[in-house]
Amino acid sequence: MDGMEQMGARGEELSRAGRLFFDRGWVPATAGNFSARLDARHMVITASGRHKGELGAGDFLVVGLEDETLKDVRPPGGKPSAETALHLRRYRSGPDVGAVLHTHSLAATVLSRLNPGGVVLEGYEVLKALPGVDSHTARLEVPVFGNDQDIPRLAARVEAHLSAHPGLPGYLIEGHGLYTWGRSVAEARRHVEAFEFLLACELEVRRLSR
Ligand SMILES: CSC[C@@H](O)[C@@H](O)C(=O)COP(=O)(O)O
Ligand SMILES: [Zn+2]
Repeated sequence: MDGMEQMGARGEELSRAGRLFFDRGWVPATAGNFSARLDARHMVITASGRHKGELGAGDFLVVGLEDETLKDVRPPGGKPSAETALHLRRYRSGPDVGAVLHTHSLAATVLSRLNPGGVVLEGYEVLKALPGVDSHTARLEVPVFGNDQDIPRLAARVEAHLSAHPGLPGYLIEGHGLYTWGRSVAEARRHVEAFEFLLACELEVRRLSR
C-alpha cells in the first residue's frame, strides 16, 4: 500500500469508529479525536472541530511525529486536533502504539469528576478485553489527570505517569474524557468499547448503591 492508500484505509477505519462512538453517545457535539500511525514518522489525525460521527476523507490530516511545532502537517496550513500533542507523545513512547482514540462519554466525564485520584475497576469480566488482564479479579486503577487547556503540558504530565506505570491501557482527564490506544485501530476501538462499558457499569453500580 502506498502512502495515500494507507492514509485512506486508516481514515476509513477511524471514520467507522467515529460513527459507532457517536451512535453510542461517546462523542457528543464535535468532541473526541482519533489518530492512527502511518509509518515510523507520520500519523493521520482528525482535523479540529469536525463532527466525529460524520467523518469523511477530507476530515483527516497527516502530521509528522517528531515535529513539536506542527509544521510537518499535510496539507500545509491544515488545523489538526487541538489535542494533537496527547497523540504525538503516545506514538513516540514506542512502535506498539498504532492508534489512539479519545472519547467524551457521560460515564467518563462524571466518574473522572467524582474520583480525581483515579477510578478503580475490579470484579468485571470485560476487564479481560484490556491488555495484560486475564481475570475478573484484576484491579485496574485508571489514572485521572486534571484537565488543562495547555495540551503539551498535560501530555508531559500524562507521559511521565505512563512511563512510570508501563502497561496501563488508558487514562481519564477530569471532567473531560477517556484516552486509550492499541496496536491497530481495531484494537484501540476494542479498548474504547471495553472502557466505556466498564465505566458505565461503575457509574450505575454507584448510583444504585447510594
Ligand atoms: C467540542 S468540546 C471538546 C474539545 O474541546 C476537545 O476536548 C475535543 O475532544 C475535540 O477537539 P478537536 O480539536 O476537535 O480534536
Ligand atoms: Zn477532548
